[in-house]
Amino acid sequence: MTPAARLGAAIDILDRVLSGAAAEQALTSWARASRFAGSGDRAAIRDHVYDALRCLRSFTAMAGAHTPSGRALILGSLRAAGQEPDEFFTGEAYAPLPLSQTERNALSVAPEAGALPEAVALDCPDWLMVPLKDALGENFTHVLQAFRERAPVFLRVNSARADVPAAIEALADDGVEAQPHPLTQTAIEVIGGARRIRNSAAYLSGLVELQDASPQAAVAALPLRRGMKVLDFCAGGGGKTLAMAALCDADYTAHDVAPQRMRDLPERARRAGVAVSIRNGKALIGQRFDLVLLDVPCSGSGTWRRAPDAKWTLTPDRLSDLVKVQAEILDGAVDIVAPSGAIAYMTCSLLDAENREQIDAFIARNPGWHCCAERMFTPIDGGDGFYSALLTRE
Ligand SMILES: C[S@@+](CC[C@H](N)C(=O)[O-])C[C@H]1O[C@@H](n2cnc3c(N)ncnc32)[C@H](O)[C@@H]1O
Repeated sequence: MTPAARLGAAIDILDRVLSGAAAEQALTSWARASRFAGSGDRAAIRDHVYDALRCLRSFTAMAGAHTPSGRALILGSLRAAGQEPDEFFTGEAYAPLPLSQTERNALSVAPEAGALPEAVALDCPDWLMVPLKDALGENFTHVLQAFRERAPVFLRVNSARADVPAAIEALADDGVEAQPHPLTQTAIEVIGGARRIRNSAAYLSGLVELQDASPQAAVAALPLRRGMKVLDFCAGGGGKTLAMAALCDADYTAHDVAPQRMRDLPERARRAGVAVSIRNGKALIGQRFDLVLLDVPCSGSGTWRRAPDAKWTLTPDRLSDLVKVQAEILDGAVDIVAPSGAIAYMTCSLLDAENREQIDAFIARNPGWHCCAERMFTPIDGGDGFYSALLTRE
């Protein structure tokens, strides 16, 4: 496909996303219906789509449009990159159709990047400006700028099976270039050949797992002790369970309200060479754990580089529903943690409502509990936005 035809495909896919399709789903269904596209085409189109979704407000404004559309986003992206739209919008060989007079008029009066209002320039929904400024303080602009860029790819070295130099060497054998990352000892950043990871022997044999650096650092800070009973209550695919199990030989149980989310966990644990028991809710009755990890459902506002559509679909109502569920999960954990045990609460959000305020409200509802450690990671640290708090009884 030509560069212009790739832009044409990105426009179609963006229009589907703007009509309500999830970005991943829209990309997959386009690829299935477009067998002529090679892997390089699919990767380039994917980059166009995600770049446009990260910068939805600014690109729309730079096209002079009032509402986003696939064409406006790609026109705005070309303008932001200093490229001439007429070179690509030719209508030839699957390229986007030439610009209409209306589009030309809109472009001619569209503001320069430097003249955009703050929320537009930072690609932030208006209603989230104040909550994010409150949470991020002086880092607000820097973090919001970071959310407009692609995320680095991180791997977690499975320390139960390999050390960092051995994992980096094994990846290099399959053309994946990686380097240690300072955020935590298990994290390596992929700096070349990221598309080869899933077929590499290091990945297939469980030496490395795909996991962002921030949750790795949060897991590394947990008070894990050999032989203790650990429950990952919102285990999902089991990323945190496996990260803990690689660090410490303890007794791990995984649970999720939607057990089908854990379906790959036994195979992933086998590949990683660690043991994990999977239990449903009834099996937890009467049990007590030394550490209960709550990696709760959240807005995902720390992961907007990877899942930018979430930035635009989050609403105040959805956020308040999430806050309620998080509070219920926290309160429920009190009954399954041992008297001298701890609750580790984690979100991939940067919003105080899901983080600090949630913990303060828990402590106010549950006298005797206190927060003994808390950390918020932002993309300035290298990984995604992530929050972690450790709660113990006095
Ligand atoms: C952030 S995801 C977990 C990701 C996972 N820990 C990982 O590292 O791959 C949140 C999980 O919480 C689960 N969940 C939602 N409500 C729950 C509840 N009331 N009790 C337990 N799990 C719940 C969801 O099904 C989802 O899998």
